[in-house]
Amino acid sequence: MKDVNVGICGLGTVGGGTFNVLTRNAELIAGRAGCNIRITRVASRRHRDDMDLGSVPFSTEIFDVVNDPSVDVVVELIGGYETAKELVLAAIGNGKHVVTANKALVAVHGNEIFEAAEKAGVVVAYEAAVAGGIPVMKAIREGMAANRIDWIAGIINGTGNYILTEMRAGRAFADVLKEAQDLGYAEADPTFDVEGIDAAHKLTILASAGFGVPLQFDKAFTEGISEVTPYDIAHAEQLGYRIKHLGIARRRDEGIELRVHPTLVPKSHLIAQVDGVLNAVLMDGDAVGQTMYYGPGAGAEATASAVIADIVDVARISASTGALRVPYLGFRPEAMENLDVLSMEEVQSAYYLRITALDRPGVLAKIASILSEHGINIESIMQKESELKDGRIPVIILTHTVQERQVNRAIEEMESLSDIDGKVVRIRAENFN
Ligand SMILES: NC(=O)C1=CN([C@@H]2O[C@H](COP(=O)(O)OP(=O)(O)OC[C@H]3O[C@@H](n4cnc5c(N)ncnc54)[C@H](O)[C@@H]3O)[C@@H](O)[C@H]2O)C=CC1
Ligand SMILES: N[C@@H](CC=O)C(=O)O
Ligand code: NA
Repeated sequence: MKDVNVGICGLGTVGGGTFNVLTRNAELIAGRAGCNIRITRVASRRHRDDMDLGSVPFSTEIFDVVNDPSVDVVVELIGGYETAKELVLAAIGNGKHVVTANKALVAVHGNEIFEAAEKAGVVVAYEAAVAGGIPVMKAIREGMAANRIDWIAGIINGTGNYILTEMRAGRAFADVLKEAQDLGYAEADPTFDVEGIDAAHKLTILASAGFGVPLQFDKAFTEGISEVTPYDIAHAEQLGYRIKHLGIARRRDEGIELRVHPTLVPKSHLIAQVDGVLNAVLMDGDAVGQTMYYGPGAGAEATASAVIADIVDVARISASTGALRVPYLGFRPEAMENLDVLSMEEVQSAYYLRITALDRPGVLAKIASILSEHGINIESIMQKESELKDGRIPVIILTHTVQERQVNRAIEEMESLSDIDGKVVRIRAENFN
């Protein structure tokens, strides 16, 4: 059996998991790949005392891996934008295949990297970059090839979902974030997780592969979970909804919606049951209907599972013809469309609104009249008499689906009323129709 030599750059959570699983399951993996996958180099800033690398040479210089002529596949697991880009382009320049788990890299520099790889006749594989261990890129690029995909919605950040799940059980945001960091789920800079940047990276990639549009991370709307309060989590539950942090991409005639934000989802929907570090991606294809992909979105060996699946794909190619099997974003470059990303004002959604009203006669009527003037139908309304405090009373409204522009104008008007105190809290809601 032929040998395919792999060099790992970055021996952190995912690098360590990849080394361990590749070593532990070497024989089984070789049986599937049809070649021996050998780790012949590892480079990372620091040696890990908790790992035994056996006879595999270790260095602190990642470019040693890229410049080693015996390495066939460079596995980029350092994270970040610029050095990772330099490393991957250098590997491509040296005729090596690349496997990466780096969604920031793919979402921001993917168009350039894929073009370089295409020219060089090598493969850049990135299954682990989206929804960790779930083989969702394989599903979307290969399994969904027959379909026009109309929308994709997913819980695509494990850390954020872990935090929201534990907050529902009464735990404090900061404690849970610390735990997610200790478990190796969070990004090096955890604001990427809590402010939705990481989810926006992944959504950008999913939308491109789903709709056949170039990667355009800079146009994604990004709102994280840092403003979600236990109060709104509890009240959404009372309305029959759960707050999840979703990435939503929808193809419309006018363009595409590309947005990441906390979202109310019906408690009865499967996606509402996805808790902890688990991720789920739901997509709607015109032929198959709705399908959902579920599993661990982060963690050492769960992510390594996706990294190694890519190594196996690439090794099969490396060991035989060198032909590229699947286009990078599922579509041939000449078949990609330049659909515009719509502004948030043009997005269509339902809304949960929490208004702090002064306890005066006629306030509810004024709120209802503003909503009606802006063409917003109310699905349900709750006035929390039991929470009347200092003459203020919370009013919680769930609307039907409307254009975000209408809701923005209605909120502006409500906030200008002397009967309304402070800002109106707004969380988008989805029923997946
Ligand atoms: N942790 C997880 O569950 C998941 C992580 N990812 C992605 O995988 C990649 C790696 O993530 P983790 O393993 O969690 O990060 P990590 O921080 O645990 O590991 C990165 C390793 O690379 C090394 N490194 C970084 N820059 C370097 C440089 N210039 N030279 C030498 N060594 C360098 C660091 O010292 C560290 O050991 C990131 O792109 C991340 O977004 C993707 C899916 C899940
Ligand atoms: N920090 C990310 C890791 C996987 O992509 C997450 O929490 O989902
Ligand atoms: Na994946």
